[in-house]
Amino acid sequence: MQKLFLSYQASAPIEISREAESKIISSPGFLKPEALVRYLGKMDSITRKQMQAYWEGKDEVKAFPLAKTLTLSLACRFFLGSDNPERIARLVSNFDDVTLGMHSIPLSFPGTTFYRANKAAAAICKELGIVIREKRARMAEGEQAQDILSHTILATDPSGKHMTDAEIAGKIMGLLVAGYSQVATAMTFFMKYVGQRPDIYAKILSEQIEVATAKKAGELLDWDDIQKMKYSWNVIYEVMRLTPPIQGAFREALTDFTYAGYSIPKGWKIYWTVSTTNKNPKYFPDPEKLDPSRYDDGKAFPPFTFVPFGAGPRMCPGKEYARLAILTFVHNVVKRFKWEVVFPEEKIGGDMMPIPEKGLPIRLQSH
Ligand code: HEM
Repeated sequence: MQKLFLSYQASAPIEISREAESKIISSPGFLKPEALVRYLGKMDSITRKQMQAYWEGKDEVKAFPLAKTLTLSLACRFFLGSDNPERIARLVSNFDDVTLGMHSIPLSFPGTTFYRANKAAAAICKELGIVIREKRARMAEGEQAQDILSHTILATDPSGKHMTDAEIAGKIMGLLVAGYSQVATAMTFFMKYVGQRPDIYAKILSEQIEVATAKKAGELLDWDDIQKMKYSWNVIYEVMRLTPPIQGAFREALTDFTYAGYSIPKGWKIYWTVSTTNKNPKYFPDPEKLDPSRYDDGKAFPPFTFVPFGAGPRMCPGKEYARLAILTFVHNVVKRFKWEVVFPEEKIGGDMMPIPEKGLPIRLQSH
């Protein structure tokens, strides 16, 4: 298979690979704003509980593993309808191996990343098999379909056939992989960049305090609160522009075409990259600078120039879910703490996914 790496600006016809996950999550409208409004209070309460359990009272924490535990807990709650902490802990390490394996050379023998990923995927599918059986039993007793898993169990193909447990486990695993690590990466790099920019931290804090003071004691975040977090979201946009949680995706050329002097034959796989697209100095002057004012007053960029969530018909369907999860995290962390990054020069590893090698230790100072 031939591959070419390009920015997204290529305007040639490109075919879209079929991914069942996106159909599953879009069909019952789980990730549409109307449905997400209902999740928000629960998202806030899970985030608060995790802050109390793992962050409060500590002088130093590692942001990356804690962000992963949080995002997997949210994904398990909303996709599987499960809150079991032991199950979540077992899944975290396996998901990390799967995510690494997705971006590795597909050589499967003991010792390779791909081999570890296959073993981890089998372990996750086994665990999900138990979750599916438990869910089927509860549904048989009358539990309403409230999460993506129950809707997937009920879904049928055009001939009326239901999916097997193994098929459901495979699809839910794809969704969990898509929905968990990218959100955790964005949260982690928010901690990294903002921990080194007290000026930006001060502005976020003032926005979040304004949201918090307008609420009664103990009241959970709602949709209107999220809409007020404009500056915080602009900062997240910059964080994802500088360190994209996903580096890019493949498309397939439907016809022969020429781009920047290269001839691309029909059938070639094209890898378009988020980072080169989002650092084009034509649209992002001084592209390495973290500058949230680029998005002031809702400034929109021309199509296909700012693509942290992709673009076109295969744009990430989890964008709004990610926005809620990340802003809920920002609200909770900024309201409680000021922080310092312990190793400002910490190496960022990971070929296709940015991974802080020490887990991004940060020093916390409670307000
Ligand atoms: C900060 C968080 C996230 C980022 C930066 C991100 C980014 C992306 C990008 C760049 C793509 C490729 C889009 C394209 O090919 O044009 C994508 C696809 C996808 N994302 Fe996300 N994503 C995030 C969160 C999520 C979440 C929370 C979910 C699920 C709940 C999700 C589910 C998916 C799925 C299923 C696809 C494949 C869509 C398709 O091919 O039709 N993502 N995402």
